[in-house]
Amino acid sequence: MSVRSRSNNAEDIRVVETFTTETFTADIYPKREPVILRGLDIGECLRKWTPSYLASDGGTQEVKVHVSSSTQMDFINKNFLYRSLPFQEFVKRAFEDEHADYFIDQKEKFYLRALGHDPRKDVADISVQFPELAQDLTIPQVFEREKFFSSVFRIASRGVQLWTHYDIMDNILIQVVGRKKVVLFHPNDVDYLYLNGDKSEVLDVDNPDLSCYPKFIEAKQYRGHLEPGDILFIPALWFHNMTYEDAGVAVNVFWRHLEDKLYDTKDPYGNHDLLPAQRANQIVDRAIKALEELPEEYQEFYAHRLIDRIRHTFLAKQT
Ligand SMILES: O=C(O)CCC(=O)C(=O)O
Ligand SMILES: [Fe+2]
Repeated sequence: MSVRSRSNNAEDIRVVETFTTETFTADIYPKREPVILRGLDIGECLRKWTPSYLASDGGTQEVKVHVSSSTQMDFINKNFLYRSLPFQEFVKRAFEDEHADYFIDQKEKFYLRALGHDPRKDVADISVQFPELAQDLTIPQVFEREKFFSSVFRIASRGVQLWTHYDIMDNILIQVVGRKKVVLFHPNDVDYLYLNGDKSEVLDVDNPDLSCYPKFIEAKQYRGHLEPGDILFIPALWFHNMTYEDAGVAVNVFWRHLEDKLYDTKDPYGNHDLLPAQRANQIVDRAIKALEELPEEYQEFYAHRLIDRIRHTFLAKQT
């Protein structure tokens, strides 16, 4: 197993400026690595989506947003509140650095991940929830239409850093307003990321606390900057961490690239593990219960043997 040193532990995400659907399908997509697609036509939104236009065209519907006094929102320790605001009021606040009306303090930060009308059942789809604004956005055809799953508005205040997480679907993140710093990690670096569910405990990827997270240094960072108009292809399972260098607006589009039967149908966010992975997890729960019936020295012995079987079957390629 190669242990990576700090010096070769970061790489720039490839930027592709001469995009055609054919090259995407033939050369880019099969590699399953992130790329930044630059210079594509994403529609009128690039010119039109000023805060005041968004506020007037996005309407008065209520949106549920994250509010925090910290730029580094922490999903595990929940250092934010959920609050509802009319969309136009939310946009106004997301684009100002100091607020006259506030929930926590004058400099609080906002983050919106748009939801479906009924968040328990409906997926987010900007053409349904924000039909006027959706007309301004052209989603590049990098996947077959029937594979479409959801399109999600992402709007945040300047400085917000979104926790590192993975999603289970292929995804394009279309950056419309503001610049964004993106740091991605390969799925096979999962052991270095200190996961809690689908999220990493390491919030500050630039200055990680290595006394708590010593293995984080082994995780290779794929780094990039998105400008308005850029599209980041995030293959399923690639971890991503986003920092809003400016107040920003993006739309990401998830699609199902695998057989339908693998996906959990009760998953409006599109982030439940694939059904066989869920089943495997439940079986591990049962295996742990079974091992607990043994005396301690046997528990440890059989734990090693089970881990070894799994390692041999699936991880032999990496060692
Ligand atoms: O840019 C963001 O706010 C987060 C994007 C994200 O997590 C995604 O596209 O899956
Ligand atoms: Fe994501």
